[in-house]
Amino acid sequence: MHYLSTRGGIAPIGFADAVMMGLATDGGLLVPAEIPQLDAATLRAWSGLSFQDLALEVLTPFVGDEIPRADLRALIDRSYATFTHPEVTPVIKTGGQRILELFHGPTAAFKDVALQLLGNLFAYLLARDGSQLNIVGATSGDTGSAAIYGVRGKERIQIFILHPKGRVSPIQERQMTTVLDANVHNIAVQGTFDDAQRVVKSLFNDLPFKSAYRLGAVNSINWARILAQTVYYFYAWGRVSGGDPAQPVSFSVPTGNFGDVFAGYLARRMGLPIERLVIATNRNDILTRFVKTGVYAIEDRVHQTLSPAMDIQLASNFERYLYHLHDGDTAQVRALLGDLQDTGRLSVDPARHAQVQADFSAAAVSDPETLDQIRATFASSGYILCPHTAVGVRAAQDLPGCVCLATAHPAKFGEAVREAIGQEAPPPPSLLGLLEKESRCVELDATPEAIKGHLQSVLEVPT
Ligand SMILES: N[C@@H](CCOP(=O)(O)O)C(=O)O
Repeated sequence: MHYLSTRGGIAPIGFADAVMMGLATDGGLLVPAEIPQLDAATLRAWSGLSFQDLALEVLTPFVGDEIPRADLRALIDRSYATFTHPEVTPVIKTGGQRILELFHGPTAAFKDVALQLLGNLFAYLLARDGSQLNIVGATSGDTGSAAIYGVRGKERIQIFILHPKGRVSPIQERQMTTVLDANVHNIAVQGTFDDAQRVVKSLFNDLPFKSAYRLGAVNSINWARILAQTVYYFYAWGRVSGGDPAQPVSFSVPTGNFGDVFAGYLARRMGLPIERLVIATNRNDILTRFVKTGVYAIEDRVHQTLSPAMDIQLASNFERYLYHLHDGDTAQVRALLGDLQDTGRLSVDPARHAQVQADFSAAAVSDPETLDQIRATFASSGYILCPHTAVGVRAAQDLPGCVCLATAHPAKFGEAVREAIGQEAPPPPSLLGLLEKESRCVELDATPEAIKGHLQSVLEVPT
């Protein structure tokens, strides 16, 4: 399998190089040259597999022969041994809803599914090549700690995570800053997640700096993140449909950076029978507006909501979708991104807008509706939703049988849950005692200069 850039400016590369490159060197996102196609017999056979067996099958065509099958299997086994549920990502039925629980990993959020694997993959590839990696990532709350837990203490890796100061939940903040391993560096920046993500991308786009400091990506700009997240769509479909390819399933996906829902789109493009794929946003509704109007228009600011991990305007994986929507026409992708850069908006033609509406449904859910959904689900079933999951459940209220992705454990968002139901969710052991632990974090401006200066002061001067 080869990988190309959405902007058409790189020669094809293999899987290992794609994982290490993160953002393509022309500023685009890496995409596979072709999407593997599955037939009904394969879907049927995969539907009964364990999560780990399924991950091996889903990943194999994308990895190609770059990692021996036995090694890939060992990486997968090591990555999911850290999950506390034997099924890794179980689907449960509660109050008439189906919930795909993605929060049984070390940091109690769906990001663990991909970042446990990516951490091990980085370590494997670096050991094989005898090289080093300095990860720089941005987080609106969940990616940061999952990435840190994916690589903490690992040789050959340093990790720098930028989070917007005061805009993540107290537990999310402590999950990151209480990890005191020497290779972990937390940075609180003044500004929003979009500001932090902009700085990270600007560091990656400074190619001499990226190469001299061997920068790597853990955000969903890294193709391996998308790929690993695709697995649970297959898993959930198998559990819900009983493996009958004539039984499509709908999914509702709380999303900010468009990575998780893009993974679902990829699964459908591979042949997974997905009926509706619902983009569930909070008040930061640029993606919902795009699905409804065909216009992707940036608002004047990012709103702070009860679902902070989705407080994002510029969804980085949107570019991957634009690429597929325009059948891989990289000139068109570049032209649209130019419009966005120059005017703060881009629009697709009516035929493509019709395709968008065939690919996705979308709904924006307000904070009062989020609280109301947490309350209603608790009242009817005793099940506690995290605010992000509540956004997804609310967005799917007219889709009976829809699988709603539970993106995080409700105990990560104590205040919102208490406001809704008057009590907090019992925390899993991994979240206990965080507020009392020693923590470490530096505060910096959200500028490329400030972050570069910090990296240079921590890392050895490259020779
Ligand atoms: N919601 C994310 C934002 C970063 O998204 P990613 O999927 O690109 O890592 C978070 O919780 O940090």
